Amino acid sequence: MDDLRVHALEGVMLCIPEGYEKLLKIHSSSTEESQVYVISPVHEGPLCLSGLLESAKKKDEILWSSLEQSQLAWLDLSSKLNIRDEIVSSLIRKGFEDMEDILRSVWLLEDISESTLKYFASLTSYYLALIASAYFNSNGITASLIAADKAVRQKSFTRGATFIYGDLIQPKIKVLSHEGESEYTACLCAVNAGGALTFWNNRSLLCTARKKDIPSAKVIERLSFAEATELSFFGAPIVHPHYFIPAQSQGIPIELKFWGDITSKGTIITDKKSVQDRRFPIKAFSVMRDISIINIEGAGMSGIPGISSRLFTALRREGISVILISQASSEYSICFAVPSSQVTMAAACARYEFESELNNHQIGSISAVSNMAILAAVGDVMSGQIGVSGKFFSALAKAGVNISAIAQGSSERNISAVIRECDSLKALSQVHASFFLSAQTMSVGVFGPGNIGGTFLNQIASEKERLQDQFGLDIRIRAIASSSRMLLSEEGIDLSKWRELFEVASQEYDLNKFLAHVGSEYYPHSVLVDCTTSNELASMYSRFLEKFHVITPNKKAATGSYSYYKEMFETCKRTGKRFLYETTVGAGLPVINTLNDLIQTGDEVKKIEGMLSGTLSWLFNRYDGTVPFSQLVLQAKEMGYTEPDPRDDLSGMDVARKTVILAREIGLDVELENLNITSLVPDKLKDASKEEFLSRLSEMDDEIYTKYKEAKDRGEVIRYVGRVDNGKCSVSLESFGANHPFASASGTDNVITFVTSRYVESQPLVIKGPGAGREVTAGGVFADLLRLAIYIGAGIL
Ligand SMILES: NC(=O)C1=CN([C@@H]2O[C@H](COP(=O)(O)OP(=O)(O)OC[C@H]3O[C@@H](n4cnc5c(N)ncnc54)[C@H](O)[C@@H]3O)[C@@H](O)[C@H]2O)C=CC1
Ligand SMILES: N[C@@H](CC=O)C(=O)O
Repeated sequence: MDDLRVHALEGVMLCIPEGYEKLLKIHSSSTEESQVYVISPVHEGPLCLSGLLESAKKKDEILWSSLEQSQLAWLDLSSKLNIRDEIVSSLIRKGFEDMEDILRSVWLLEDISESTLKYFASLTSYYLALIASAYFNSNGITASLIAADKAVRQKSFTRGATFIYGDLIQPKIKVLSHEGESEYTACLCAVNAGGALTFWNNRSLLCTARKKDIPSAKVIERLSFAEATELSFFGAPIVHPHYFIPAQSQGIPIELKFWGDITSKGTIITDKKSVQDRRFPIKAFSVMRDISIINIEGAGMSGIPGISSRLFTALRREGISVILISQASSEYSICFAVPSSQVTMAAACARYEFESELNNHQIGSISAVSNMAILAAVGDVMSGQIGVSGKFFSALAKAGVNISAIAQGSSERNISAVIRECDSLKALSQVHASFFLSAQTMSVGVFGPGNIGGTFLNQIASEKERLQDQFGLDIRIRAIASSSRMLLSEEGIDLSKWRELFEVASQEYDLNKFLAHVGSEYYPHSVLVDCTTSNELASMYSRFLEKFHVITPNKKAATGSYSYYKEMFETCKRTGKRFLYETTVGAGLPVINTLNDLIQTGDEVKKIEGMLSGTLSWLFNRYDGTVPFSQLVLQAKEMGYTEPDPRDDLSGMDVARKTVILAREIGLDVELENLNITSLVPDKLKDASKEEFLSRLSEMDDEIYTKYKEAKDRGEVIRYVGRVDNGKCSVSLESFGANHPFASASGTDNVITFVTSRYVESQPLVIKGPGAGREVTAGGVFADLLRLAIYIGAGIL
């Protein structure tokens, strides 16, 4: 075995001088003493000879000049390789003389016989072998030529190189293409003489998915014959199984290699069932496009023997190739897939076959749907492993891909789903990532690169690579928009310089363009991160959630009308998209998730009470009358604690919004307008522009000082508190004595207490920590993004 390797080559590989140089390299790097090269004929290009026959048959005068050009092309190939052996050129000339005689008779008879066609084809294989052996000899490698019919009977081959040419041996059942012409002969040679096999193809290496679709797809190292059979059917670069049966039956391993990259390690096909790591049960995914499905439905089919047999016999009679069949166990419907080129014929054939059943309504309808694709998962290790199909289908659901039909062989080696062709790319990339064969990719668009949005982008920039390496999560920020400009990038914005890029390469903001870009079909998961305070964007979330996941620290949507709030969640339920808004209350603190955990585990929330404003907390912690309150407000704004318009904080509106969000979280139907809010903003500044308000801030100083002084004189501190108690919401400015937990809050602390059936009044659940600020809030938004990644299947442990 170790002394012989038989290579199957496509003739086209040797039609240019570089092909011979490659072959020499392959030969020199092989370890076996004898290398046998089976060369298939040339079927296209200037060296192809069958066109001459066509011209002769048509009595086209161009034949004679083409014949001359063809001869020159062959001689030219040989001379470009510096082959000085006169015998080569004289054999080529001799072949052309013989051909001329045959062409003259074709001219007269206006007919081309099968054997003439074969002869012309095999002559190309002979010429290539002749040139190759001369080239090898001139490079000091002993090389010889053997015709295929003789070679398959040889028990051994001489050392060095042997080139097999001519009328190559074909399996009894032939596939309608030129594929596999040299492979079958190569198998026979290897079986007879006991050698290893290498099949060279001109298409690609065999990867976990087609590289063009999934650039990060990896080369498959090993494959069983059964897996190879499944994959070849789905268009992978493997010949039809008929062509490797001799090797399979003798257990001879086949190495699959790519001619375009001869040094890359290829794939080994062996007779051993794959025993790969059970964490990776799928070997490869494949997509077959341009498919149509035909559905036959009718109550009258149920329990009637012979329906399927009649259908498939009729289809076979018409030469229609059925790619997939799926039948409900009720026998109420049969669905099958065919190439779209055959759908009209297939539907007509089925209607003809069941004409009487259609007329007497035993069959209700025979309908066809085109523009479909088949997505197949292949792997021996799937067999008997619980949850593989579940994962496959739930991955498709999470990517929003509808499945029209399903087929799984009882060997459990292949699961196939019929899906819309326009979904095929995102479906493939989702399942490929879900089975950890590539990174789980998210297409992300960010609105509002301000305090929070900008910090979020910086945080992603610093963790992106680690997340990709550690968890296979590929976060692509593909769009950033401010209110007037937007920056789009196909592959993902280089976040190390997003600010500069936004400066120099952004374009005018166009929401529809932004959405179309982020929601591009290729990406299975598109996410919008809204870091603005925009009402307009918030009012569109329900629409966004049809197609995008939405993550936001913006409180406007969750505090809009209760009916809109419900509508968003209804949309999520229907579309499988997620709306994540943890940072709308308590910034980066785990408030909403904690509350949800309580509710989902059956606890009853009786009261929520909290200092919910980081800004007000900080202001009242800092204020002691020495520095004017207005100055502290400007500092809070500078530090990124306040809302874009600090009146939202000072008016109590921000606390009111958070209170409403918490109340709705526990199921209360409350509206923001119904809350009584105590505002710190003087009436005269309520309606001023933001700029004017900021310039007149000092006008609120006296009133604040009075409030502060009154509280201080009582030995108390001022706090702004939101409450949900007994089904009612309220917000108020209050003062608390030194022993109250609210009094001990420092900095931007939020303090939120939950009284529940489990956490009683005397010992409530308390969450405390910074409730405002760029880093903590952006971190919370980032955490929501990772929660979403886990939901869609990223392997974050
Ligand atoms: N600052 C904090 O500590 C916290 C803030 N939040 C929320 O985060 C959000 C952002 O706050 P900041 O970053 O402080 O505000 P910011 O004013 O610094 O940034 C907002 C950004 O949004 C942009 N923008 C406004 N309208 C837009 C639109 N229609 N389309 C695209 N971009 C638009 C602005 O140009 C600006 O770049 C607010 O909703 C706020 O309530 C939530 C929790 C804590
Ligand atoms: N401005 C807000 C920010 C968080 O929501 C606050 O101060 O709490």
